[in-house]
Amino acid sequence: MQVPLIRLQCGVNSYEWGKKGSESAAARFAAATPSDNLSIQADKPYAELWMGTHPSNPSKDLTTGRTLLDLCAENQLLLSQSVASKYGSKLPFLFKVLSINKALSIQAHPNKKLAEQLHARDSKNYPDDNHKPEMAIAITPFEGLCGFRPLGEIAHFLETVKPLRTLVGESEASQFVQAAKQEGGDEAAKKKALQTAFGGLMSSSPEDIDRETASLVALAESEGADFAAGGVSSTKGAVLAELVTRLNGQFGSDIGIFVLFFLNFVTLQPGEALFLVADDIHAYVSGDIVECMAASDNVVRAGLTPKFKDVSTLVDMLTYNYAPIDEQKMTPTEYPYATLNRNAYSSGSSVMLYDPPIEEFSVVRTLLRGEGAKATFDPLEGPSIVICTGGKGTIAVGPTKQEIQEGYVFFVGSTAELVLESAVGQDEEFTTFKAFCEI
Ligand SMILES: NNC(=O)[C@@H](O)[C@H](O)[C@H](O)COP(=O)(O)O
Ligand SMILES: [Zn+2]
Repeated sequence: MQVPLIRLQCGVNSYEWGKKGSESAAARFAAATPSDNLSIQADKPYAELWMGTHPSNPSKDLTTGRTLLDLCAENQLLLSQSVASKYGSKLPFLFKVLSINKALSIQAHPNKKLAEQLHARDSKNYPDDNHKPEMAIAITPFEGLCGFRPLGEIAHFLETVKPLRTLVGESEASQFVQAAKQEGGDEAAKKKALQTAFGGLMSSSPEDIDRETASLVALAESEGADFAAGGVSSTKGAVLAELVTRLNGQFGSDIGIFVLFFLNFVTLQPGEALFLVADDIHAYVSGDIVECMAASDNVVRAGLTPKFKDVSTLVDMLTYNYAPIDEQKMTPTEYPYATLNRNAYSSGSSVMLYDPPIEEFSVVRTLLRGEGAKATFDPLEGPSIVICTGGKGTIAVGPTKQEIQEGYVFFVGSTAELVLESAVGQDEEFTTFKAFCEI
């Protein structure tokens, strides 16, 4: 049986935080494939390119116009028997490109049990009964808020940023600082103190938020590098002052600006990645990323957004784990199931695996430098989606070979032997990302 290589036409979601017009990688990539209902408007935000079978925006076979969801339902072998019997006739993952012009919501994604409860209670705001662990890989330099800071850093801000302490509440703040400074001590008590302080902040009244936002922005603008007593080693005062004024410029008075002092501020260079388990609090701030997640669109939001917010659910659901940002970053490893040809080796090409500790997906980034660089992948017992994010070349499965260039997306059925070959100049790069599930 001929294993299919299907060119996909993928939809793009226009959330308010997306980059506008052709500045958006999501828009450019979507527009690379002929479509009768997509014309990029210069002043419209294009946030997310969706690649997969999620019913909210299912990708289509470019040739027939049929959805990938239908094709997988008709022929489970596209997914492999093992994947289909565990996850049903759909992809276990949702693959995206995000192009971020302004901050996403302060958010977390419910674990499986909570997702089922939220979906049963409110399927409009929680469309899936599935968890949504997610991984982000930077395509351009990226900024994000991700996971709670080490407690000592939060204590520092509660002692040096008066508007923050006012919103948290004096007793919650002093209890937290005392717990944070205790050497060793009871982990559960520390997490409880963190939840109490964070809950105090998130329950602030709109009037208090307005008043304290004005004070915070005035301090940030007047103190600059001395803001927050110069900040902490992971986030200096000048960086915090700039972020406060930037987020205020984007959202006006918003509780999310104060959450900045509770969450790690992380920057990723292209190729760097972070992984978020379910119930991890985060908010992406800027940059273009490839994102892969379990098949779900459940987002619990609490700030920095015009969308539906569910603050009490967010405060209750978080794990209150805290750690330095390096523990959230993911380190890619060389992918052992691909063979590079001589051109690829000599030009420093690479095939890197991003493999989070969950079953639904992994991602491989293939970077082929120069003419004729080639990577041959061992067959996978599972489905893949491949997107080209830069350069051009060819993609082949058995005797079927197609052109591929920036923005092109392909579905590769199970047990395919995939070959990628570069067609760029000597010092140029042909870059692809492949999301796959193999169990
Ligand atoms: N962290 N990234 C994600 O979870 C994306 O996959 C989500 O689709 C976006 O976060 C959605 O963000 P808004 O709800 O529009 O603020
Ligand atoms: Zn998220």
